[in-house]
Amino acid sequence: MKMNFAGRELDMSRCHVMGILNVTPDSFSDGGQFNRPDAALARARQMVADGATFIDIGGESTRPGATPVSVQEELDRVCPVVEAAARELDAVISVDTSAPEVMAETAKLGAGLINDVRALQRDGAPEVAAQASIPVCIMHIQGEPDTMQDRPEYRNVRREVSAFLTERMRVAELAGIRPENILLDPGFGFGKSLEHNLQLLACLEQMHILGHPLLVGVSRKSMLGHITGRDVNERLPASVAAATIAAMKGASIIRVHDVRETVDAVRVVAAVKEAG
Ligand SMILES: Nc1nc2ncc(COP(=O)(O)OP(=O)(O)O)nc2c(=O)[nH]1
Repeated sequence: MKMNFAGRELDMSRCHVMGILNVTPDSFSDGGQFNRPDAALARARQMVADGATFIDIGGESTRPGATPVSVQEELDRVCPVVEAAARELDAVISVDTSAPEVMAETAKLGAGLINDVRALQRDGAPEVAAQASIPVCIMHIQGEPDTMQDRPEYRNVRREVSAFLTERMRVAELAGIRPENILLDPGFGFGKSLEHNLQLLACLEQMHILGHPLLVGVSRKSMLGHITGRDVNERLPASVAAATIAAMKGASIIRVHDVRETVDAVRVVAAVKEAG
């Protein structure tokens, strides 16, 4: 299955690595490291050199308890980096935002993917994303980042996540977003307990029934800390293990902080699948 990201056509039957570039002061694992444009661009260059096909630029931390960011602040953070990265890098520039104004502006600056952890739920977001005419990743979230981890509950997490994504796809298509421009993401850690996250990863291959490429983001997340007891910056082995599982279960994009290691794991999975 091919997808066109602002002129760059990619085979989504392959697994691609998305490098995380948080231009924020407070992201849960790398906040403050890349929130100057020169440092951000250097990091993006390195991730592309390490094999990333996508660079996901975000100006707002979505971890529980993060300080909300004004639209203007988000624009000030991401636009210079998106513009420079889109101009210089041989990669698809994705923008991690829920703000329609940021979607519109960054699409004009060359972004090739809108990555919205709030599944286009902000007023105007579906229409603006349709107007941008670039693919959109619609992610499941239960509640809002500030309170989503207080007491997440599901009767059947896979069924309820699938139903939410199906409803958000309906809204997206009604707004004019073409079905071939939609990617889906179960939203690991966004209103889920450890058990919920594990069930979603265990049954990830069943989500292909929704008919769209899957994006998976588990890198360095607390689910891995709960399993291993490792601190946030000691979770590389666990992150690579989880990325490998997602790749084996058919994820099309894996969103990670540690690109080089994940690219190697994805290459091994691809080689084994090829031989099978
Ligand atoms: N599609 C998608 N986007 C995401 N954006 C942010 C985070 C949270 O991780 P990170 O960006 O490292 O942290 P923060 O939100 O604190 O910046 N996770 C996802 C995810 O799982 N899927």
